[in-house]
Amino acid sequence: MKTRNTLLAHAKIVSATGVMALCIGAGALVTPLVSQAQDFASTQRQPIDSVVAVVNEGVIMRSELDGRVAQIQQQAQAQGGSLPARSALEAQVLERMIMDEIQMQLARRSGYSSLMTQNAGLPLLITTGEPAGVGPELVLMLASQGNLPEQTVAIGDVDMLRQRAAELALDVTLVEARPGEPVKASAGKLPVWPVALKEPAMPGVLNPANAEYVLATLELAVNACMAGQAAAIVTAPLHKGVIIEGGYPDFTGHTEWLRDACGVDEVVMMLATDAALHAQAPDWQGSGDLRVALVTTHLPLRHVADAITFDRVTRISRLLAADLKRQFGIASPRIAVCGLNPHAGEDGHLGREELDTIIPALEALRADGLKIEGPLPADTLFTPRHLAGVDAVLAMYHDQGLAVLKYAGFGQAANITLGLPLVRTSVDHGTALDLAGKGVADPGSLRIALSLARRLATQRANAAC
Ligand SMILES: NC(=O)C1=CN([C@@H]2O[C@H](COP(=O)(O)OP(=O)(O)OC[C@H]3O[C@@H](n4cnc5c(N)ncnc54)[C@H](O)[C@@H]3O)[C@@H](O)[C@H]2O)C=CC1
Ligand SMILES: NCC(=O)COP(=O)(O)O
Repeated sequence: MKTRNTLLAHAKIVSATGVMALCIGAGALVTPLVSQAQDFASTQRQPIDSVVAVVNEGVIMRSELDGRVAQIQQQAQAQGGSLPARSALEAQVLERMIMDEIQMQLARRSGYSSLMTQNAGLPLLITTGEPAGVGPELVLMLASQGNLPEQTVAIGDVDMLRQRAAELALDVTLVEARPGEPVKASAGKLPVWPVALKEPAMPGVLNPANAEYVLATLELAVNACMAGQAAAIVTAPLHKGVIIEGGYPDFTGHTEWLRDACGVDEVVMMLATDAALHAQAPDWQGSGDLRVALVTTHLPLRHVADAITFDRVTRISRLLAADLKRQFGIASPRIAVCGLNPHAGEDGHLGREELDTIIPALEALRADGLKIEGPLPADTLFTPRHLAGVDAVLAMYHDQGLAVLKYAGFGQAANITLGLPLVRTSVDHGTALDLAGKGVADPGSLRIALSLARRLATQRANAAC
């Protein structure tokens, strides 16, 4: 599969009406289009628009580039940030647009060619999560709208799902199935692998007795994936507190539970909004692509600083770089790393973690060839100039990274666990107990998580071929 670097290696620079245009693997295609624009100019006719880059079978128009540059300038102005000179900014933005176009083309190709990949025919599993939360109804909503991929199976209590569908007047027929049996979801039809609740569930009312049930749905999904009976797992939200109260005091979330269930030493939590995903969500209103990974996940804030060690920063960074390559096809990912303290520690005056731990860790990573920048002050790292060309941001703790990510695209982002031997994606939100049972929660993130899971499973299968 072609990746960022192999594609960019074929980049050719041409001059098109004073704008740098990159043509990727399609030099022959660009010439007539550019000269057509120049012909227009030479005969005094005003071109309505012009092509600034040809990306395989796609093109990027001058108006699109101008629009994106204007958007970034507006954002920078609103945030009081500075930007490089217009020509440098255009070049950066154009490269980013080319990468987005390549990703979308790859995603489209992966989608279309999925029948030819190893996981063709294998279902995507959705664990329906906390039965008192919004997870069950979001799955039912997508099923009733016909917005689930064909080979999708939900895992959960069939009576609870049936009752929730009836309460919300969602027209869905549940079809019980077993691992290994062929399944076909369609508008109004949802295959389910059954797992029985311990006690009846009421929307909005947590019951620790059902903690075991929630974990049983996960266990079934992991076993099926590991046995080659499923392509990927997509998790609806669970409630960490009620799992802990239900007898699992060390439980910190799906991410670490999956790490242990799969027998790996380390995983990384990354949330992403992504151009290729936005293409599948026509109502996308967010402000741009962003991938944010975390050095620490669900820790009380007072424990965070102690958890930022040289070993942890280097292990998480290496795993992030490796999985951006393996799962996202980015050959040489660029990672920007946040500092922990205000102003990245202000040379040690506002905390020593940068000097003592993060800087030495990043130097070691750079010496190993990783493209890694920082530590940068976290408040300004998330601005267009610093994000340009960055493939992922590594934040030191949960709210440092996820507050920004959710501001950029809540409801249109997905959570991905990196470092697992299987593909796992999830929604960008929690159990939303305040909305449960009302049928008003937004299923956007679940759609994104499903699309991404299929894409990642295909990418992995293709990479393994
Ligand atoms: N993937 C997972 O399993 C996740 C689980 N959680 C867990 O969920 C529980 C509740 O966490 P909170 O921090 O309260 O976050 P939350 O995401 O459940 O709720 C925060 C706010 O977002 C709103 N919201 C959430 N999902 C929405 C949707 N689909 N459509 C519209 N509005 C939505 C809620 O109504 C609420 O106002 C906790 O136990 C937390 O650990 C949180 C995030 C992810
Ligand atoms: N804030 C993200 C979150 O809570 C998801 O955690 P996990 O259950 O996916 O580990």
